Amino acid sequence: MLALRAIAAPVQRQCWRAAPRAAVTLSLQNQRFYSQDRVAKFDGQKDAQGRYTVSLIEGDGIGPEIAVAVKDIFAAAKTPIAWEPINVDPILKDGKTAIPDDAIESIRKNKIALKGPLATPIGKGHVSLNLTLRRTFNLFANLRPCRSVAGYKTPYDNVDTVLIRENTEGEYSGIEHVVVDGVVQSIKLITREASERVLRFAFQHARTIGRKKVRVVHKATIMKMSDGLFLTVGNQVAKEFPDIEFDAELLDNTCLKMTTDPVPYNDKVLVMPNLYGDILSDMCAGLIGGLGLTPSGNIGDECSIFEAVHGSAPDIAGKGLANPTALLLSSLMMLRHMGLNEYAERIEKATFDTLAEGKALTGDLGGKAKTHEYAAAIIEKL
Ligand SMILES: NC(=O)C1=CN([C@@H]2O[C@H](COP(=O)(O)OP(=O)(O)OC[C@H]3O[C@@H](n4cnc5c(N)ncnc54)[C@H](O)[C@@H]3O)[C@@H](O)[C@H]2O)C=CC1
Ligand SMILES: O=C(O)CCC(=O)C(=O)O
Ligand SMILES: [Mg+2]
Repeated sequence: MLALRAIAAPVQRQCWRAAPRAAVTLSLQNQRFYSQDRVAKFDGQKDAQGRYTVSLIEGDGIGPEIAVAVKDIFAAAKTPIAWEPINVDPILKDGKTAIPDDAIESIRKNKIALKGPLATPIGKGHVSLNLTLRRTFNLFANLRPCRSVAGYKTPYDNVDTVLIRENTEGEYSGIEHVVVDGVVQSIKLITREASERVLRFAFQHARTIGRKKVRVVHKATIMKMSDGLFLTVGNQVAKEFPDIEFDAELLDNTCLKMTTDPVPYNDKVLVMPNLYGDILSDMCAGLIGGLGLTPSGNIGDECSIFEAVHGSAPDIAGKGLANPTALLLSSLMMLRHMGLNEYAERIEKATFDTLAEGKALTGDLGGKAKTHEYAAAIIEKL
């Protein structure tokens, strides 16, 4: 069941940014906590001290700053995790962008990784390492939940969307070529196999979190064959889950309706091809206060990699301004995936209490705190 935890005091939400924090009655009654359920099988091994080893990719831009915050908070909470830092600077293998063998070995061994953002050059340059990691480990589902933060006022109070993005193909297949000078083609690859496994994951996840509806978001009106196949497979997989309602919606309409009123999406799991999920998940982040707040998990059968929805934020990198909440919530999804729920709950409560209190918010949320000051405020509440 989706964990909607009620905490004693009544809710009073702060007015949009400008309201004086002192006037806010703190309350988390309506805070929607992230699911306590595991998202897939995890069978990593503990070491002699009872710790799991997690591969850590700190990433580019703000990555190292937010990774330090997560490591400090985990250490303060005495979380039984040993970090194994890995380097994923791209190498070329058979002329293609690849992840160094050591890094692949680490993730295969540990079956789990936490990842900071990795920047991708525009135009010429290496293929996205984010996509390369997802393809290398066959991380077929990208789970991106997005929930309003109690005490942080936005135009909508009760956003609670769950979006699942196909993570290995679609518009991100990277198959592009020049037909003749001035004419290029980019292939949107959709296969029955990849569609089926992500759609099945969506139905299973809906069951796990207690949602009764799965909706495919698509443009099969235009991409009749590719999105058409995704939708057809959706209809077929739906027959295996008679307890879950299934329907479909055109992507443009979804954007309109979600930004007009996101609440009708709170009882659904949305599942869609790669690019749509990429864009829609940033849009959802905008509904709750921005990319500093939204976590994600790249889920595979053998291993999983957890990361924020956001990128390397070059505009604020190196200034101590980044909000580490998105990576922190991703790390809590990771802990739950590993069955370390009690640690996740403790850190999550300290995080949401800190956000609701509003004394140590980072700049993206209208505050003045540096990344480490916000992390220290969470640690104080642990
Ligand atoms: N999964 C990944 O590693 C991703 C990597 N990228 C890469 O990141 C680079 C930068 O991409 P952008 O388009 O600038 O998107 P971005 O997500 O890095 O930043 C967009 C905006 O959100 C803000 N922002 C993002 N995360 C924040 C945080 N934690 N705290 C406060 N503000 C935050 C940034 O300052 C910026 O104004 C590109 O090279 C892109 O390819 C982009 C998205 C995901
Ligand atoms: O790999 C990239 O550069 C961008 C990936 C991205 O936007 C995402 O995963 O949401
Ligand atoms: Mg994106």
